[in-house]
Amino acid sequence: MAVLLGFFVILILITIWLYWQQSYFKRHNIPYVQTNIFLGGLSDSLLRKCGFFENVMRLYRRPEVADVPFFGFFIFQRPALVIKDPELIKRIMVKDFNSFQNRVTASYDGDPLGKYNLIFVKNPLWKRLRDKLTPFFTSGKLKKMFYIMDKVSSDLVKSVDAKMINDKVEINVRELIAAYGTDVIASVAYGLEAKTLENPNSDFRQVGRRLYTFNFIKGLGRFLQATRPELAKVIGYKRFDDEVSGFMRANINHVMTERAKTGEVRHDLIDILNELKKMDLKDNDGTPISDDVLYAQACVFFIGGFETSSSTQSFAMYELVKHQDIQERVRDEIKEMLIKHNGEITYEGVMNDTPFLQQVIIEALRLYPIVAWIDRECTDPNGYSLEPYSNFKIPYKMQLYMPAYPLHRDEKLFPNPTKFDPDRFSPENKQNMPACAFIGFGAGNRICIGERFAYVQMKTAFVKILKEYRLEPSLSTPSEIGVNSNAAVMQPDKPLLLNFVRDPLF
Ligand code: HEM
Repeated sequence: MAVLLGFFVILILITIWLYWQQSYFKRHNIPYVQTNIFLGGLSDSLLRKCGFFENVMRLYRRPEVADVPFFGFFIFQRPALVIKDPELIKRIMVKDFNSFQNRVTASYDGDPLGKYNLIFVKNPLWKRLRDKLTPFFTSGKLKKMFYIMDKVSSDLVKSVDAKMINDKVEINVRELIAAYGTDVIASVAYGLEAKTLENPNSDFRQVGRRLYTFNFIKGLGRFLQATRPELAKVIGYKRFDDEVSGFMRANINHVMTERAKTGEVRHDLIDILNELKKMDLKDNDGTPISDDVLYAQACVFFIGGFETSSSTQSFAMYELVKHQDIQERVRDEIKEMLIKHNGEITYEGVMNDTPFLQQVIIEALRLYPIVAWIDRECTDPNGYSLEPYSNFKIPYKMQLYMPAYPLHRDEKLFPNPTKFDPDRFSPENKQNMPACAFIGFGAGNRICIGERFAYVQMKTAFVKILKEYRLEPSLSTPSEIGVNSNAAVMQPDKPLLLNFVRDPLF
């Protein structure tokens, strides 16, 4: 009897706590969406009623928060905010960065390549690493690496040519561009030849696939790592499992040791890692850290640079197939650029003389942003005042979400939002776009470090491909595509099969 009574008392206390917790936003006079009392606002994707991107879209489009600059929701029982107003997004990501220095997403000691990579790592260690890695991404450095991208994109064209029958071939562009991306990363970042364009099952490609294939348990782990990292630790989820960690450690260590032995300087990532090795790097709690902090930076290319560029480029190619007039404009621009540069494909030509191609890529990223939202946590121990929007003070550690996917498809910010229209990003039209309405690469001090790198990689491949081929629909090209409902990052729900038709510009 006493046990039963105790059980009921606990049940009543939990219920009271749940209701008290659920009244958080009401008590603070903040607009909010009422969601599943146990799972919170992401219950639809957790219960597999829809994909994660769709879940974020549904939250954003709830009628009760239609015209508000921000609103509250719950992740399980933890209150969090979605920021809708681009001006407020700018304040949080750019102007008042000091109050929001970290992402929510984090890992723990048992997953060191996850914990210490630039994407997950917390300030102040983040700042030391970012300062050290930034020189790798300057135009000067990228210009020096251009010959590698040029070579790998020539391999890409060769691999397409080898498959042609009667000047035509149907290709799954995601696979093709993923192979290209893998070979670029292996070569530019690690000084290794992965040869994925020759062998689609190269070791590096298998690592890439492993990092982006999720079963239920891995998907849940990834979800928790991004929303409640302390729970991901409880279930032992690692962003880099032991096999992938072992592969990365062995390869990077081998190249670093060889480089140190020969004293060769290539101004690449390996040189930067060797410099980092000499620094007295400490964890944020002052404890010394192992060489894993170096390997973690090398891994950044895989989790930050690989799927992102492959996805964006494949979606852009798909849109060019659907919009042949836009493809013609891009091909004309490439032709002009090549004439200006005496038929040579140069860094300057690719980066400075193909502005419309750049608009095409940005517009693809608007429609298909790589992440559904971008996260930050409040790092100001005194909280952050939301005046004049509200008299609410964001408490220390509260989680904030900048909803890239719904924002990019918001009619008020991008009229006729589902239309693929690269002219939205022409210099004239861009002036009228609110800052932070487009956040495809993020914004502020933690903006994507690899943005320029990604443009060189994608644009070089585009120039090489469109110089030789026209992209056309095949019988299997999907007429519409949506977001793969199992994916945590943007992936199409159908294979992107397109025809490459030989049609050289010269
Ligand atoms: C089309 C390609 C890419 C897209 C769409 C993309 C997108 C993003 C986004 C949305 C963020 C979050 C920014 C924020 O929180 O404000 C980010 C961060 C990051 N990206 Fe990229 N990215 C791309 C390519 C790359 C490449 C090639 C690298 C190369 C290593 C890279 C490395 C990173 C890193 C390290 C961060 C974390 C930066 C920090 O916290 O300091 N990304 N990226």
